[in-house]
Amino acid sequence: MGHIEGQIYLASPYTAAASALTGENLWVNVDVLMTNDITGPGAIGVFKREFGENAKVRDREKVVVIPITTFSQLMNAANRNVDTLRDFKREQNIKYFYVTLRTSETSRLIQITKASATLLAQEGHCRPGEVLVGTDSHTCTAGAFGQFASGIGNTEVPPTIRFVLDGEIPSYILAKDLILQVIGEISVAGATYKTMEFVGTAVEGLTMEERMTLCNMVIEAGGKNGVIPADKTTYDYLKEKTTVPYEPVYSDEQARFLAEYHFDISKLEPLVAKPHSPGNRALARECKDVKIDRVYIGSCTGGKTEDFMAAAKVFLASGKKVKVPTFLVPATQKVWMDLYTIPVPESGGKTCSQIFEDAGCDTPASPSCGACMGGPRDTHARLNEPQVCVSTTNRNFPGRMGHKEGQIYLASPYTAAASALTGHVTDPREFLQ
Ligand SMILES: CC(C)[C@H](C(=O)O)[C@@H](O)C(=O)O
Repeated sequence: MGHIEGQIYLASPYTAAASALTGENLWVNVDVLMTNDITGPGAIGVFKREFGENAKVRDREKVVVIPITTFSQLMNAANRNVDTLRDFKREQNIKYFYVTLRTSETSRLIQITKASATLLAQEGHCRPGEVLVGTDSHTCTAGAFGQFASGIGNTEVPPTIRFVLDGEIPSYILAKDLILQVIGEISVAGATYKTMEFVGTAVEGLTMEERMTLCNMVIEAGGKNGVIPADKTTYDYLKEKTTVPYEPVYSDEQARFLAEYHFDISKLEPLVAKPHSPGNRALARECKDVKIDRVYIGSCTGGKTEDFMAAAKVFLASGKKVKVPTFLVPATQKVWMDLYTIPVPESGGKTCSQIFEDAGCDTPASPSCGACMGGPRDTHARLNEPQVCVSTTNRNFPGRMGHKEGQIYLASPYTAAASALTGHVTDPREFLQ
């Protein structure tokens, strides 16, 4: 990362050059480069090896460094990765380094981390028409802004598959259901190395956070990136986030698509992805006999403010208590604060945290990527036993959240909350009308 002239970066016909043909190699200016504490130290090593110990990043304002893992008492190596990032930040005078410190119960200083894909949007680094590369496969989340955003490493213009999602979105359906529907349709390899473009009236009606959920999981279909054309919803969101000028780009009349899929979203039912693949789609109601041990609401996919608001809505509507431990891991510090400050609509002024407490959920944890990726054994809410978990995260491969015999059902925050209330995989229509 850093020295962009050393490599050929991806561009899409969407963002880089209207005349580009799929399969062509292009040189493009990268607008934002992001790295984290899992893959960053390796990338920094390559940077130094290839460009020399004293090499400088080309533009200190374009590099964004985001530690994402929770502090571990058990694995010092994991904590040291953040030190490597901090050294690099100091040495290169990097402008954007998102870590805050707090004192733990044992009086040690620990780092407050966050899910990088969510933080990028929150801090205004996702802008239409720009190119973002990151050392995190879920960098693709930023496609929600009409940005070409991809995990780094490939060199050609990918062909585009277009997904037309039309129809009124039912009140019990969330963007997570939409992307599970798409991946279930095309499989986890269905968009390998392709751009996935989402259009249609259902997409136009989504909030920015919901658009982020849709683009976030294109990587689970093998996609190189996902993209949603920027519109008024995008511009309104960006008004408060950035003063950097941007120029949106759109597929034009000449754009050619490898394939086009159409879905009538008004008929969609709440979905899950059963173990052990995000493509293992099933109707939530078909899994009602699956007994579960816990629920996890968190990650860049399902740990945003609106995800928690959605879960709170289900708890509020039911007036019941959860039957299984229900863990809450906000994606960022701002999300964590929102849980304690923003009133949930039609709740008489209650915040999410109050509703979660009334429902008997676990207290919201410090923000991070948390147990979405398993992590060291002391990671909050990690599956340390072969348990069954309904989760708002993105991957349910064996061992993904810790124990290799754990079973993960990927679901929307509505379905996750409904399942917490019954102790079984549950269609949220049981509580929402
Ligand atoms: C944190 C990052 C290195 C990782 C990835 O790139 O796959 C993440 O996005 C994931 O979900 O596993």
